[in-house]
Amino acid sequence: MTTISITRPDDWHVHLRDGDALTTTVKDISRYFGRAIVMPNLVPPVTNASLAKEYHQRIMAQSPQAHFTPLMVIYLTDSTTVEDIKAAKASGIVYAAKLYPAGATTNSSSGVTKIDNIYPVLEAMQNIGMPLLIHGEVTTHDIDIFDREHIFIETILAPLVAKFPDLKIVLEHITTKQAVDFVKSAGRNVAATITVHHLLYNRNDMLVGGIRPHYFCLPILKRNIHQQALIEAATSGNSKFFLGTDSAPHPQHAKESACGCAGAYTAFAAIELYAEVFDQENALDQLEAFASINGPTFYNLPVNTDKITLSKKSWSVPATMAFGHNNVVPVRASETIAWQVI
Ligand SMILES: NC(=O)N[C@@H](CC(=O)O)C(=O)O
Ligand SMILES: [Zn+2]
Ligand SMILES: [Zn+2]
Repeated sequence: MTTISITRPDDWHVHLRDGDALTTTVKDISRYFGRAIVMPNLVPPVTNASLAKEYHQRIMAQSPQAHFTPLMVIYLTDSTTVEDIKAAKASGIVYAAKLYPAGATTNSSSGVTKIDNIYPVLEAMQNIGMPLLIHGEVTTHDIDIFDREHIFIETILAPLVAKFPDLKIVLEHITTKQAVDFVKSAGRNVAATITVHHLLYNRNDMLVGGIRPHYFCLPILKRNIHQQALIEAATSGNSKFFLGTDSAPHPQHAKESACGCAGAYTAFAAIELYAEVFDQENALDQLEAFASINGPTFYNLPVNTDKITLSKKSWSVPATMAFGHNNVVPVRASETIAWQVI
């Protein structure tokens, strides 16, 4: 039986939700992850340091494992101020600010309507070294859903990087070859997270033989040439790419619906699924850099000092899992996962 030990990993993009859903999400994310960047797209969104502190307390009230620290994020709106950024930095619990183009994804209606509206805020973030996390998709109706990421890169991100050359930027949950190429060619201040579902699946998995709503997430799964580019980037050892699950649970009824929500639940077995991808690529020796080293290095945080061990031993994923007073259908429901954390 194959086993590997790696430095304790961190998740640089996760949705823990709120209320009784926290019972499930905090237990799952803290099982072996050391830290997690916690997305602020609650209803209402986490737009300032005091809301982030309250959310942090609700997470900690779930008694996560002692090795776990949630890293909070504030949600940028058209009315975020420079003072909000300074207060976030001073809070000691906020590590980044998130740009959701208004209407781009789940709970993004309070997002930024025009990037120029937040230039003073971005200037302040650049000065204090606070990373800007971006959901990188344009939102206008005329742009095809499969083109929304690469058109965002051309029309919004490239000019933004040129205007704020020292701003730390994480292009979140990248899904295209164009995103991989852009991040590779940009300066050291530009990095990207990659989800495990975008490494494991492409749009055929979602659409061939019937529509599978549990594979629907944003940015949407692309064709397999993009999947291959993501696999190559994640397993290459390039320090610009790191682990961000974008684990985004929704109740089963909200996914299996005439208008189903976007998001896939992976946090219950994230490193196990990433290990499958790296194993298939004969790149298990690169898993630690991607999962445990590149993220903290980009965020200027120390690398975790302890280790976790994975064993190549198949196990069965249940059809559903409890999610507050609802159920969630996880990725790989009723199928098997080849690795487990021991
Ligand atoms: N990724 C998703 O499909 N959904 C996320 C939002 C996001 O990260 O864009 C969610 O909050 O449900
Ligand atoms: Zn997003
Ligand atoms: Zn997300």
